[in-house]
Amino acid sequence: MSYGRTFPLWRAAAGGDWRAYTRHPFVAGLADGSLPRDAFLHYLVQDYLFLVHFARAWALAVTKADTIEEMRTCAATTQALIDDEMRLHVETCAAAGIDAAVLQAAEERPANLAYTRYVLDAGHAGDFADLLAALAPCVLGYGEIGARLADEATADTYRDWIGTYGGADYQALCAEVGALIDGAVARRLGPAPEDSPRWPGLCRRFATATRLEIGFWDMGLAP
Ligand SMILES: Cc1ncc(CO)c(N)n1
Repeated sequence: MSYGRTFPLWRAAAGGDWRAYTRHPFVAGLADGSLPRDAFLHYLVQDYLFLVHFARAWALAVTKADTIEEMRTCAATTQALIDDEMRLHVETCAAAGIDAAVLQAAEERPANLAYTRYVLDAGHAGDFADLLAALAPCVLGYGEIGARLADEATADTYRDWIGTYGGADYQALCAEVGALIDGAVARRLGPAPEDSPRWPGLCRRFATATRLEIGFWDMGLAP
């Protein structure tokens, strides 16, 4: 799974942290069904709150975009988060007796707070490329995990989660975001982005967000 040409370069620059994120014990527990249900529901409530702020960050990207095409992809991603991805959270939680009001009133864990506000700040302090570098590990990491688990999962306990991220709609979104990143980086850093003085900073943003993803899974295992 590559999702464009920039993503594999950023992923490689994140080194072992990428593997620690995408092969986290929480992910292994989704794949073989061994993840305790209370940990999963706790994670899902936190992830609902995460997605609220994540959608805000994609909406910020609309305001940071330079072209109509960039705006369109960011607006479509914001909508997909709110209308498609969050459905998994709302419906799974409702089936477990956690209604929308409880979801919305839940308190954010520090690991959650740190991650979403880091992404938002990347957008506020930086430009469109900075924001995309901070958003990329979330969108594309879950795409990579979902695609792998759709192939490898040995239990169907968490099939709804795996189906959401491994499914055609989410995978198409990842391809679109990968292309958005390639275009945005070429437009702002030039035809050889790796040689731009901005490149290390973007790699750093991606790597920081990757570490925050590891922290999010860790948080998920501690209901
Ligand atoms: C923590 C986290 N990262 C990425 C995604 C994918 O959108 C998600 N739902 N939650």
